[in-house]
Amino acid sequence: MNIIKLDTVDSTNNYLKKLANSEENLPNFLTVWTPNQTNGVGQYGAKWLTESYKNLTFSVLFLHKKFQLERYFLLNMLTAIVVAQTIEEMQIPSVKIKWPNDILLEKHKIGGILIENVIRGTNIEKSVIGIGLNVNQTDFSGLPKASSLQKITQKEFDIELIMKSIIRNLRKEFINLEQVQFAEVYPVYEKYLFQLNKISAFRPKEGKDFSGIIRGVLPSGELLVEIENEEIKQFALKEIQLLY
Ligand SMILES: O=C(O)CCCC[C@@H]1SC[C@@H]2NC(=O)N[C@@H]21
Repeated sequence: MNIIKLDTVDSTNNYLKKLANSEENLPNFLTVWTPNQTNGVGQYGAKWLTESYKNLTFSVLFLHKKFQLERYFLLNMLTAIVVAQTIEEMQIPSVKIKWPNDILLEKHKIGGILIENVIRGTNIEKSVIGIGLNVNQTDFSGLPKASSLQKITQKEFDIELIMKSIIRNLRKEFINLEQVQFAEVYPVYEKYLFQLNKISAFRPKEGKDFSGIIRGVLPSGELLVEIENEEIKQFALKEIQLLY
C-alpha cells in the first residue's frame, strides 16, 4: 500500500488535493494519513473535530478512467458501504449509514466521509476520498450525538489496521467502478440506511422542521421523503438535514 504518514497536518484531504494538483503520475489509492489532524474539514464546510492519536483520519486518491460527474453519488454510496462493511468485519454489528454518508452505531455518529473531486468537463478525473472514523476516543463532552468504536464496544482498536482494511476493501469496490451500476449498489446501501421507512425529523435550509418517512435515495443522491397528506418529495443534499 502507498501510504504517506504525516506527524501532523491541517487536513489530509487538503494535503492530498494539493499533491494531486501539483504532481502527475501519483499511484492510484495513494493514501495520506495523520494521527494528528489539526483543522479537519467536514461536509458543507463544517469542521471535523477529532481527538489526536485516538482516531482515524485519512484520505485516499482515486484516479478515474472514465466516470461521469452525474454518477458522483455512487462514490459516496460505495465508500459508506466499505466503511460499514469493514466495521462489520470486526464483529461489530448494527452499523448504519445516515443519509447521505454518515456512519452510525447505536444512533451515534462515529464516522464521516468527505469526497472532493477534480472535474474535467462532464467527467470526474480524480477523487480525494476523506474518511474520519472515531476509534478510541471516549470523551465526547459537548457532542451528545457522537461516539466511537471503543465507547460503544468497550474495546480498544488498532487504528492502522482498521485503515488498512478500509483501503483493501476500497480497492475491491472501486477497481471496476466504470462498470458498476447504481441499481446493483443501491440494495446494499439501502440495507444500511438509517431510518428507512420510519418517521424522521428534518430541518430544511429554509423554513420550519418537519417530519416524514424516508422512502429511499435516488441515483442523484436526493432523498425521497413521504410527507403526510402530500406526495413523496425529493430533497437534494444541501436542501435538508436529517435530524432523527
Ligand atoms: O462531515 C463529515 O461527516 C465528513 C467528515 C470527513 C472527515 C475526514 S477526516 C480525514 C479527511 N480530512 C479532512 O479534512 N476531512 C476528511
